[in-house]
Amino acid sequence: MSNFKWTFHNKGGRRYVKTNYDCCAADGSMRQQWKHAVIVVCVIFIILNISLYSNTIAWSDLNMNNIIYEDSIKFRKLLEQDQFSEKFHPVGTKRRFPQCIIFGVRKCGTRALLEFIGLHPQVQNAEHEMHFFDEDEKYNLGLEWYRKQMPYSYPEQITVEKSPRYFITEKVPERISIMNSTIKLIVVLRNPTTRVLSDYTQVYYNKLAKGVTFQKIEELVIDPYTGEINTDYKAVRISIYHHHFERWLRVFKREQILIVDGDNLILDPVSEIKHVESFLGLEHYITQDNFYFNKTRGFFCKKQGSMEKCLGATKGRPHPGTHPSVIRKLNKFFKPHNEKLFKMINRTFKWS
Ligand SMILES: Nc1ncnc2c1ncn2[C@@H]1O[C@H](COP(=O)(O)OS(=O)(=O)O)[C@@H](OP(=O)(O)O)[C@H]1O
Repeated sequence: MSNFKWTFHNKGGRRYVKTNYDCCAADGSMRQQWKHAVIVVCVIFIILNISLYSNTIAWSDLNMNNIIYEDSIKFRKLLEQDQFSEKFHPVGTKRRFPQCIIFGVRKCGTRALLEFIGLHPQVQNAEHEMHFFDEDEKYNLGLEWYRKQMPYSYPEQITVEKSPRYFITEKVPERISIMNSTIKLIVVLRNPTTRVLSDYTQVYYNKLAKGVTFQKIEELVIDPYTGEINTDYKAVRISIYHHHFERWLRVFKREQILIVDGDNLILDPVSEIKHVESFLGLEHYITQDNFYFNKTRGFFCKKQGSMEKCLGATKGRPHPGTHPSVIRKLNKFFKPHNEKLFKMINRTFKWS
């Protein structure tokens, strides 16, 4: 280094700076140092790239659950960017097909169930409803596409996805069975009359947000000509549970399907979650400490360490007032259908 010199000289009226770098080759020491530095930088660069591409960088401080439930919007966005998450995910995790699907029923508490079971460290939830088996455009993308929509999970974890419309869509049981005929399935059922009111409420608020006036529930539920229940109203048809359930039992064994009591899930989430843990073969982990009752919302919300989270504002909205005679008619209408379901599933509910 001591041989290194700066020299200034003029050429054509301009000042130039020159070093005696070349002359250092005379003893070779300077060039050797540069060479070593370049080689070291190249080696580090290559190792770094190999590590990134083979996902061997240990993000040991990033616990998988923290990533999924991390409330930081910035980080969530990064995770959602396929490119990013394909390269950066915790060591030993992969995207796997769901081993459990919550297949319905709409407005029976499917989101609450998914969020609550997701508190278990051995469960990874698909954040969004996939609608893979009920939407032909998605189904035609193939099973590999579906797998790639799943969250990263460790080998001992169970991936769960929920799409309530699976329950009522004809082709779905068969399609799921083609993927995995021994898959575990969960369905949440709620008093069918309450479900109709909840279904109506959802559409009512959607229309309200768009500034569209919506028919009164009585006008939809009651056939104006006969005065009887209008079975053309979709919300009513969905609540005739045995019609849909029958299709599932044609494809899957009864033992493969766990029925969660959606009414009890509201009142006592821990007891319902315990059934789910047993069904999935998981240790009992979720306790009363994972919940607190939010008086403003009128529902239980989840708690994990310092994180407290209620379901979104679209869950648990007050239902528009309905004339008691309509409720009575709905209860009467569903009674024989409920009886058929109870026989079919070998279980009863106090629904009317
Ligand atoms: N803990 C908690 N917090 C809020 N809401 C709860 C909870 N547990 C169950 N529920 C009930 O879930 C109902 C919505 O059901 P889904 O999640 O299946 O609806 S959806 O089909 O996904 O739109 C929703 O129905 P509505 O009350 O009619 O909004 C709730 O009653």
